[in-house]
Amino acid sequence: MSLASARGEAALPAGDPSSQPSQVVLSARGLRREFGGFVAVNNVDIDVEHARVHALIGPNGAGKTTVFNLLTKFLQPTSGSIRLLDQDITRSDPAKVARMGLVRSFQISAVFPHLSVLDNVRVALQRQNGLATQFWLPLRALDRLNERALQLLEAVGLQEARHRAAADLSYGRKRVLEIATTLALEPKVLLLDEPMAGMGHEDVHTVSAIIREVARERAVLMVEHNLKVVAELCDRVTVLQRGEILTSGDYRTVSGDERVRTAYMGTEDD
Ligand SMILES: Nc1ncnc2c1ncn2[C@@H]1O[C@H](COP(=O)(O)OP(=O)(O)OP(=O)(O)O)[C@@H](O)[C@H]1O
Repeated sequence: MSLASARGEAALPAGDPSSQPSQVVLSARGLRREFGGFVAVNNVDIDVEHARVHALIGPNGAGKTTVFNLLTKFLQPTSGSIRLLDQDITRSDPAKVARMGLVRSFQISAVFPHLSVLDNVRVALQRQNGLATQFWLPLRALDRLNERALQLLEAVGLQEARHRAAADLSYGRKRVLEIATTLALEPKVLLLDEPMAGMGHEDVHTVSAIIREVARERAVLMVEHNLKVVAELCDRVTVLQRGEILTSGDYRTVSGDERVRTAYMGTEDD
């Protein structure tokens, strides 16, 4: 698909976020990461805003995963700084930033296949509530977890499948379940690594709608190769090339940039 045609007949994102004041919740300045002598990410500035969906795109090897790893503190930057919710997290560890509300959903589905859909969400909620190590719980505490688990399943359209083993779900619905378990952690900033990878059209549509919905109450930053999804879903797009930011802006602006078209030549069918 070409960058220019990706938006197609797409409607504006729900709730037209351009009408809301912007609030930066995660930002990086001058981010750089070297591996040996190789500079994988250089001079990256990024601002991720509350209630917006922000896409990080770029050709293979552009540095998207490295930026994700830096923001989530799985990698330490060689230089530069990162702020989350007005706190400097440049030297924090992943567990600390996760507790602060920066939650990452991995590219590979991370659900427990033999547990039911409902139990997968309950386990995530138990962790979030610090109940995981208690071998017994008052019934009322369990009821509260059940209630919240059902709310989350309803939010992602999986309530009917709640008693099925996660292993029996389609690939797309497993990814949806994974998003539900991620939401159980009450993220303020949600980082999604190629949430649509390997999905059919119908699942892409479902997951797009879920992401749009969850972004009403939090910031979402996603790596995404599907440009049609980026065009329809994302309020802001940052384009990386060879570790550096080529440009950043709304889809229309970015897709009209000749340098972006050149960067994508030969990879537009990704
Ligand atoms: N641990 C590492 N050691 C050495 N080089 C690395 C390491 N991690 C990433 N790189 C290099 O850094 C560059 C950026 O890689 P990265 O995985 O961040 O790109 P990407 O944009 O996510 O690519 P893709 O779209 O293919 O996943 C690549 O040249 C890669 O080979």
